Amino acid sequence: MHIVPTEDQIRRSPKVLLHDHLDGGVRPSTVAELAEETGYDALPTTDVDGLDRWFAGATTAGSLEEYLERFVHTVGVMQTPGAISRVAAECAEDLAADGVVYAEVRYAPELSTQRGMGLDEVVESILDGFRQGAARAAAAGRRIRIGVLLCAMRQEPRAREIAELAVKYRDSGVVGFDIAGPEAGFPPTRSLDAFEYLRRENCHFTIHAGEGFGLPSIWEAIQWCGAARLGHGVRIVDDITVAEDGTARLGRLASFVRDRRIPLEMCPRSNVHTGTVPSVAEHPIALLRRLNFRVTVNTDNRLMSQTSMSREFGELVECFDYTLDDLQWFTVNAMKSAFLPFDQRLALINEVIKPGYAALRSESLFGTVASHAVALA
Ligand SMILES: O=c1[nH]cnc2c1ncn2[C@@H]1O[C@H](CO)[C@@H](O)[C@H]1O
Ligand SMILES: [Zn+2]
Repeated sequence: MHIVPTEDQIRRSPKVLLHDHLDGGVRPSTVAELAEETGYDALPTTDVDGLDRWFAGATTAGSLEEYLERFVHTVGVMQTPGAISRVAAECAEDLAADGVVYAEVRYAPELSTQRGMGLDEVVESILDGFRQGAARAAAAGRRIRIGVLLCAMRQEPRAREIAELAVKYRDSGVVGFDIAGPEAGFPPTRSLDAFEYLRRENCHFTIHAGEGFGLPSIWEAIQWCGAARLGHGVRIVDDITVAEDGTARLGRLASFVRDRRIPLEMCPRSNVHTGTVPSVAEHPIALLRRLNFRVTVNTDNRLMSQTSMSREFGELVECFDYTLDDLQWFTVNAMKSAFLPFDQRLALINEVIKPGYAALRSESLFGTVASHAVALA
């Protein structure tokens, strides 16, 4: 049924988020308060609105490298267990308030060792914060299931160590592994030993690829490293040619990605801010969705990209006339692609996502009937 969702329906729809950075979604007020509490004195300003504007400067960065410069101060205040737990708890609460029912949030623990915290302590603080945040959200009537993806920074030599950390905590809330940071000059195979180790350990991982660099990065991520999903993967369109009549021809790599149902963790607004695509209206997500790639919609960095799942969905609806059915399709795609046991993914799809969308659809249906009745009266 062709139902164009309202803003309010988008906010209330059950959403699934696979790609969101913990240090990319800190509340500006929390950055200010944690700086004060932890004695971090390098902030550009202590005024909350000023800080928000400073982080939002990332929206005009134009390159991945410049965009990443804005993380220095969120990371700067995430250097104590208490600070990390607070950021994680608020993350869970904010996502739940936006209608996210399942999230995998990522962070690079090596970034929080500036003041001597150990990697284990960083991971335990995140897990502790997520437990607190999810409990507070549930008490407010908003249930969220939230897990952690551990990132290694691709320009650093610690991928194997972080991969071992992911395996160590996999039964305690860590759902997988990723590499993040600048992509050009730091190909996935640079961390090949970490990925080979993870495969031997039957551990899930995704790889940021096809954002700041093109097809060779995607090819290495999948065919050398064995990534189960692609972070962004947006430049897979370089392997697709579209004729004037709209027919598309897929190259071998694009075919492989589509036919193997490799999930694309797409983050439309972030891609505009890093200069990967010119605008959301021109984002390849529309083509990839039409060609039935396994597309998912994500936020990447809610603070730096001034976004939320509702905002991403809202802009896609505006640009591409997506309906509730389309939003459900993206959401089910994401849930199918989660690093969670299969039976639990299925249960979330059948018991939370589909009933949630059915309720929104029936709401629109009765709304339509009611407004007709009013028109007839
Ligand atoms: O879109 C992205 N591409 C690559 N790296 C990113 C992106 N967004 C954030 N980070 C990097 O991941 C680290 C851990 O969360 C962040 O500190 C940032 O440097
Ligand atoms: Zn990312």
